[in-house]
Amino acid sequence: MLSLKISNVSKSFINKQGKNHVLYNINLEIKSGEFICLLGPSGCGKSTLLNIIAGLEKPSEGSIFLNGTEVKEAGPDRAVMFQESALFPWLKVIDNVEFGMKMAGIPKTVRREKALKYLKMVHLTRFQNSLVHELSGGMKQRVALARALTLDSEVLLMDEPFAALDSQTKNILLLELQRIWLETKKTIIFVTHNIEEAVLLADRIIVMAANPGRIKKIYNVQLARPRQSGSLDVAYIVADVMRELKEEVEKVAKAEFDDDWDIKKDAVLYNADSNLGIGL
Ligand SMILES: Nc1ncnc2c1ncn2[C@@H]1O[C@H](COP(=O)(O)OP(=O)(O)OP(=O)(O)O)[C@@H](O)[C@H]1O
Repeated sequence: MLSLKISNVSKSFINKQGKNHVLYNINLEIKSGEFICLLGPSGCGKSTLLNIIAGLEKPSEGSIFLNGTEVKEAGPDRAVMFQESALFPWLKVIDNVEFGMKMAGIPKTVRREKALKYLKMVHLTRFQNSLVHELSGGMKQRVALARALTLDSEVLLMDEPFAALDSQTKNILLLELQRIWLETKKTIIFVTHNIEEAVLLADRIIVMAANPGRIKKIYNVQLARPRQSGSLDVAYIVADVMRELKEEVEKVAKAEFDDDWDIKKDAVLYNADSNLGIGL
């Protein structure tokens, strides 16, 4: 059984204006097999927290404990997937999926078998010999997901992996990810500023507030899966979270725009795809 504990984590960066307190005293225990969404407006430190869990950034204070051991660096027990697929465009799909395993010295036959298993899981077997530049954005993210899955890590860390996709492709991948999570029983931490995305995916939504980034509220989402974008039960919870976040979203919008900019009543909140903090 996996245990992942975020203990008193704070993070600040030094910039020209002085110290930028990005995260303040984050505490969270994540259960084995849980689907966690980190939700919050732009700049509240979601990516920074994910990078600290990944071991790509160091906390200024506090620690991450994975199965009782303090995380000091990146490791194969935590696969990471970013907004951009970061695939090698000159390699075939199958070679991209095998790349991490090749670096880890896994023999050819074993890695081929595993690569094919996960390409099947993301429904891309037919494209195994295609070059990455021939694929659409959604297909690239599925290749990146297959590559991340080959690591067999207990934890999968995902930083807005579908944010750059059109909404139809995104909806398909949101369904696919729910299926893959149910099949693989991984512990997933998924960063998003999109409320509906969080409601569709999460067991628990960790709502973060900005300046400094901190946990504002935790929602348990107990809807049955698969959850469908636009369905009534999902929309109900989305509206509830939106009400909760109204103040936060407006605070960020005010900080990011000139003083003469006027927030039209509720315009920030009730946009069609329930995004927070971008496209304002
Ligand atoms: N390496 C870094 N050096 C200096 N400042 C940084 C660094 N990484 C992040 N920051 C700052 O930390 C703050 C939080 O950034 P972060 O990317 O974690 O937020 P976020 O909630 O993921 O936002 P977004 O949704 O816009 O990606 C921002 O003010 C950012 O400028």
